[in-house]
Amino acid sequence: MTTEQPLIALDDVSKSFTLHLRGGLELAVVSDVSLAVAAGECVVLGGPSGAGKSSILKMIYGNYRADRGRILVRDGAEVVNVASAEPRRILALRRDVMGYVSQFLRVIPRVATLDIVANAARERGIGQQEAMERARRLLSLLNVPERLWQLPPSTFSGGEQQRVNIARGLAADRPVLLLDEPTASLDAKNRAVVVDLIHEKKRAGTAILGIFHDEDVREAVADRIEDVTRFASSRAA
Ligand SMILES: Nc1ncnc2c1ncn2[C@@H]1O[C@H](COP(=O)(O)OP(=O)(O)OP(=O)(O)O)[C@@H](O)[C@H]1O
Repeated sequence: MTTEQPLIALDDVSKSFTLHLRGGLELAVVSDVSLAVAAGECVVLGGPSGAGKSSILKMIYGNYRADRGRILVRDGAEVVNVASAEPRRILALRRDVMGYVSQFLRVIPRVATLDIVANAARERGIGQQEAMERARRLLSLLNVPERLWQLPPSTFSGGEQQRVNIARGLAADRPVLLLDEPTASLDAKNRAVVVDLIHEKKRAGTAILGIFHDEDVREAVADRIEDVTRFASSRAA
């Protein structure tokens, strides 16, 4: 598996923001980011707040546009450069290849929790029965009380919503997983569950790139920590 090409490869990627409300002021964030993540590997982005960790994940997912460089994501036999791909190609990558889990749950109102998680599995072609089984397993592992499963999560506590969000993000089997602080407001017990689930994904060959503020989680899941400060832009803002 290690001889294969990586599933994610960034090659000299740079990003700055132009602040139009501040007279076009340019805020340089990261320069020449080069890193790669192989199948079955979990690479963690480290560095202080504001270093550009989330911006890197958002560029890979196609939410932010890279100014320079290549963002290569492998889709089967094809390698797609997200930095220059058409929006339609990026949407197909999100459907088939890349999952993204942030710390916030955004869902369609009035859909029951169990269906939200099962529907996420169904998006990847998993049958209804198996999707429901996966949803039940993940929600119980993540200690979401069964009495809540038929309710929409809008009134759930912050931690409960985050656990539903993780269950939804992990329900499908996409080969690439981008995790943006998914454990931010979880207690130690649930953080440990997420660590186990990340190990399960790694064993299944998923390439994971993540940001974790909790040191215990970072240490438990990381094969490598990439300190983003080494990509700090030298240009002054
Ligand atoms: N959409 C945006 N418009 C303007 N500036 C932005 C935007 N997104 C991020 N930034 C700026 O880019 C810099 C890097 O932000 P980013 O969220 O990537 O950092 P981070 O390392 O993930 O921080 P944290 O650990 O606090 O989440 C910050 O100075 C931030 O203000």
